[in-house]
Amino acid sequence: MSAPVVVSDVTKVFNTGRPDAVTALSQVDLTVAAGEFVSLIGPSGCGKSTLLRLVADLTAPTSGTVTVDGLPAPQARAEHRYGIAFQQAGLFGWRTVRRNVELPMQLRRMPSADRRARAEELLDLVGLADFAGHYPAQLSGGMQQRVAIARALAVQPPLLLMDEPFGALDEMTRERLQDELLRLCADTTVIFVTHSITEAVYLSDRVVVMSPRPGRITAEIPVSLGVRHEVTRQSDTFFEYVTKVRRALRGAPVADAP
Ligand SMILES: Nc1ncnc2c1ncn2[C@@H]1O[C@H](COP(=O)(O)OP(=O)(O)OP(=O)(O)O)[C@@H](O)[C@H]1O
Repeated sequence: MSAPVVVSDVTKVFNTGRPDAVTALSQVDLTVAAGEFVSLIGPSGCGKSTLLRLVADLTAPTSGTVTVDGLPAPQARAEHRYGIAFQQAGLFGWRTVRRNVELPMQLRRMPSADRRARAEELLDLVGLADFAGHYPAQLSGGMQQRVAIARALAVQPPLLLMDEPFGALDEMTRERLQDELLRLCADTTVIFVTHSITEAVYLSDRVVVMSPRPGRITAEIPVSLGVRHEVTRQSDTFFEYVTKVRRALRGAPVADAP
């Protein structure tokens, strides 16, 4: 099950009417199809996180609308249609790693034996099986991020929102988790914020390029690389897409797909 997202003519102004007002997003339209994997990429401050937070209903648009699975974002949020993994891991310090991963399952009233088994499976997947009984403060930043990823995947949400979830990871772990993410999210709608061009190309069905002040979408690059595996990262077509995204980030017009 996956949920489409429609962002329609959205403008977001912070501190409206004050001298420090910031137009973070201006007239943004973005449609993400059910099951599509879309990455947002752009220079720091272009509004990627703001766009993701609007979809997550963590902030409201100044004008325009956001729907998830046809529902206004606040209603979709109330119905727990999201899985969220943001850059700051957002773990609960008083809960063990396992109990953090179990939380979304608990909210859905999953029986405790099932949620414990699922949490262990996910912690194994992110390489933290031995840390289930630890508290977040006892883990490194990258380990905390992996717990947040396991938690986001716990209930196979129809929509997964990820804001630089792999930012603090070493390259090998990062590549392994990219592959796992694709495997686990084959049928999930994903909106993924990253600063890495190669990561965006490897993961996405479409890369959305943004420009700053005010944040706008300046290019959308569909990526067709088929099923990803190790050789994909070394293929000529992969590098052609990387070049294309890099050019779009520099403001060059986007030509047809390679
Ligand atoms: N709560 C807030 N109050 C005021 N301004 C904000 C707030 N959140 C974001 N902004 C401003 O909105 C703009 C977009 O910020 P946002 O965090 O969305 O950018 P970003 O593209 O995600 O950046 P980065 O890549 O550095 O994470 C920035 O100019 C930022 O200063």
